[in-house]
Amino acid sequence: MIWVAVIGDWFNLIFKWILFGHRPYWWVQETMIYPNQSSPCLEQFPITCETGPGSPSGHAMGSSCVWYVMVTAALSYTVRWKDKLAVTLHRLTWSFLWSIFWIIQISVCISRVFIATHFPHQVILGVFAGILVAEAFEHTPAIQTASLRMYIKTNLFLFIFALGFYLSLKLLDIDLLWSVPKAKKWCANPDWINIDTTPFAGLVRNLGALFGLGLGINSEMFVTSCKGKNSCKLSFRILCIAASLATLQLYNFIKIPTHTEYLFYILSFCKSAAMPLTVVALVPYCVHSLMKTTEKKLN
Ligand SMILES: O=P(O)(O)OC[C@H]1O[C@@H](O)[C@H](O)[C@@H](O)[C@@H]1O
Repeated sequence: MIWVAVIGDWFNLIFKWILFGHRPYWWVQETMIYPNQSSPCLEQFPITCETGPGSPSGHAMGSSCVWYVMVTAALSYTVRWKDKLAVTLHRLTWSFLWSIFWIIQISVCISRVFIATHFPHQVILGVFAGILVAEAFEHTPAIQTASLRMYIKTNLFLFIFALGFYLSLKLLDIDLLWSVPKAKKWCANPDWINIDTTPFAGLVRNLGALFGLGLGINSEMFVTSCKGKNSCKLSFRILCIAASLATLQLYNFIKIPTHTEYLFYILSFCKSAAMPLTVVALVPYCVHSLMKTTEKKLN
């Protein structure tokens, strides 16, 4: 799921850079199609002022690719059921899960359009692009066994390609960060401009998440805990889920200073790397050690 989210978001950045899509909240102010200053007044909200280009929608793309992975993964269990009742149950689950999938996607799309941050075609494009990325990964089983080297190579590729693309176009006098001044100019409240939403902030977050995942999955802590004998126990899994959710909430309290841009990027990378590392390696290892100690005491 993290692979799909990261690569999906990276493609979203590249598509945004290629498509040069405007966002409604600034477009209505600049377009010449409304005569005599009769442009409609679009209400803005604290989350309206996204600073990147608008097409395709990153939220729609992220949501559709991640949910697509979850739904297809869940359905791959029920498809193994063979008797007649099980087939009916599979069909019911199929309809239920895909209905949920589409309700979520439509809600995300409507909300992005409602807050004036996207045009309808941008969110629709986002949903289908996300499904495409997720479907491509269904046919890439190699990610399941990727080594740390592979994670680092992928990270370097994603970073060098995006930076190279940005710099090459800059040499041609095309500024891919053209949307940031527009956002700053037309956002109703300067406090709503968030550095988190700039194209490079997203890139750094994604690189951090993939690196943290690679580090976690290839660590001794992961092998000992998630590949050990406890890993199949329901109690181990439930404890891991609960502890991970609690720890992730704590990460939300860490606010990264935004006054120095480079420091922001470095800290943002570290925070994004720490999150999957915690969930994949640290938490399971702690739970595993705790269970081992308790078992010893009971014996
Ligand atoms: O394109 P949307 O739906 O406004 O989404 C923007 C978001 O898109 C994501 O892809 C980026 O990682 C975020 O940094 C950004 O805020």
